[in-house]
Amino acid sequence: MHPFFKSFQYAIKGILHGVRSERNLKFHVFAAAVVLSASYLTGLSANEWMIIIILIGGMIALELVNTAVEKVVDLITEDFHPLAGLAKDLAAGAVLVFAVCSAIIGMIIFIPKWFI
Ligand SMILES: Nc1ncnc2c1ncn2[C@@H]1O[C@H](COP(=O)(O)OP(=O)(O)OP(=O)(O)O)[C@@H](O)[C@H]1O
Repeated sequence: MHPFFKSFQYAIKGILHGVRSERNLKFHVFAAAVVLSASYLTGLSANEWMIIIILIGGMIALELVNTAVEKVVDLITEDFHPLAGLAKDLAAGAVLVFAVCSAIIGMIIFIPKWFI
């Protein structure tokens, strides 16, 4: 198989493994389905759809990276180490920052359509 398609296959394997085994990723996929359904039912402009897709893709991609950081840290040490904890907390912090920004942007898009 061409190396490009092999890399693609590995990436799909990583995504499927993450979604099947990681609770947080399962939640993000569920949340994405809810947001996409709400977007469809509400009726969004092309620009709004693009923003929603960037936010959903970014959120899931960031959660995949967070999971990768957790796995690498666990591979390096299962003992308690302040740096191990810090690495996990920093990665989790990145997810939280993006999630809060996404929630605010979601409210900016949806609240005027639903309540105003
Ligand atoms: N080896 C370690 N040394 C020090 N602190 C750690 C270590 N492993 C985890 N921690 C701390 O415990 C927290 C939870 O880590 P853990 O690996 O259990 O993630 P988790 O709760 O399973 O996360 P998730 O719910 O995202 O899967 C980390 O954010 C970190 O603060």
